[in-house]
Amino acid sequence: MAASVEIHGFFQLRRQHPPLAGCASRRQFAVRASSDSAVEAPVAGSNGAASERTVVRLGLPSKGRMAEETLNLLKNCQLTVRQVNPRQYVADIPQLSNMEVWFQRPKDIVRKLHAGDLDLGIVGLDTFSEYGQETEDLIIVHNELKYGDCRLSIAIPMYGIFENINSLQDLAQMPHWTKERPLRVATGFTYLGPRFMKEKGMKHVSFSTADGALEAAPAMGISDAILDLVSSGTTLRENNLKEIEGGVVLESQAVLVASKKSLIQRSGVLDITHEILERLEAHLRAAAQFMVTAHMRGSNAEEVAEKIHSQPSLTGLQGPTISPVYCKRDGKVSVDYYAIIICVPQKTLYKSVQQLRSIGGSGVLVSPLTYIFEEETPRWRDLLSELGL
Ligand SMILES: Nc1ncnc2c1ncn2[C@@H]1O[C@H](COP(=O)(O)OP(=O)(O)OP(=O)(O)O)[C@@H](O)[C@H]1O
Ligand SMILES: O=P(O)(O)OC[C@H]1O[C@H](OP(=O)(O)OP(=O)(O)O)[C@H](O)[C@@H]1O
Ligand SMILES: [Mg+2]
Repeated sequence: MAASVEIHGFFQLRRQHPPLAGCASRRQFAVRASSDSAVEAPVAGSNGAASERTVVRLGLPSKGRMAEETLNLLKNCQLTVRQVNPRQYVADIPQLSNMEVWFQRPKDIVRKLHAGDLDLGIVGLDTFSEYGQETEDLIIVHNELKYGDCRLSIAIPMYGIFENINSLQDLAQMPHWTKERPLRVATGFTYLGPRFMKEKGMKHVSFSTADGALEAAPAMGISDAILDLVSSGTTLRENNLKEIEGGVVLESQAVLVASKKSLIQRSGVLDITHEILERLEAHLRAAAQFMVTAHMRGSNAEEVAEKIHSQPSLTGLQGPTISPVYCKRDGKVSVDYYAIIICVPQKTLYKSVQQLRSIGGSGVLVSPLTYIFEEETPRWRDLLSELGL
């Protein structure tokens, strides 16, 4: 039988920050009063005017958990967003002329890219996938900006009929769900949710939409399960909910996205995208590496290179740079030591230092790296080929 996946009536759940007096935690939704913090962004333009526009537009999250980290990332790429007044929706980046920054809600960034009112944007992959709905025109330019990590995941109560249910398969096989009484899932992801359930062959599922504080829905009897973003899992735990095996719909993090039409047709968009991409790649690559310098004894540079290459954690990005150290002894200049420079992943720093010592390295200096520029960024090549350029 075909899966019956339906979107049912609407309900709105609202919550407020910070918690009310007497609330154990801001993540427990059952004891909250209602409020709403949604800010409607102004309409940035219209489709009709889009073709006349000559300035390039980048959409950034106006509020919420991604706003600050997005500005920090750009700052670390030497792209400072200059906002005259924090309540203004438009700003600029002095290093990128002919570009405006528009602060918008993440979902509006995706919608406005689609409408042609923005050319580029930074949002979570979850928002892009939900509101972009696999639109042909929208494209991911950088797929891992290394923040905003979370997953879109199904969660069910830990108690009652779900006590021994631990996987999507268990959930599907429960005899409770029928055409008349489907599994009710509350979610803000009403495109990705039904699509996932259909793909998994889940029968008898219905969806209802909600806007925040989803975790309260099962306890209120409004839904059986929820589909929401999870990061640390604290909100789920504090509301007696659990994730299930096979229930992750999407792994998400911040991404740089663009409209293909803008990239191809609007003058200046491709050049600005190239520059932003280069800066992002150079910074993100560097952020994961340390530069290590050390001294090593040896009779020639090749011998030192052999020793370094014999160690798995010392190969660096392209192999070591080795320079002779000229020492003066008894009035004579000679080379007994070599200075070596390598880049090592931050994760394996200590292992690398141990390996350096084991082959006679001394005076090990470790410094952070700011940028690593490659000859050409692989993502730029991928972008051009996807655009057919
Ligand atoms: N718990 C989390 N941990 C890490 N990243 C998260 C988490 N929740 C959301 N995100 C990421 O941050 C993005 C923005 O989330 P945020 O809650 O700020 O906005 P929103 O809920 O989409 O906005 P709005 O409530 O105005 O519609 C999400 O699309 C997701 O990519
Ligand atoms: O697994 P955790 O680390 O506990 O995070 C999960 C929570 O984070 C998100 O909400 P957010 O705090 O962004 O609030 P919102 O619903 O107002 O967007 C998400 O909707 C969950 O409720
Ligand atoms: Mg949120």
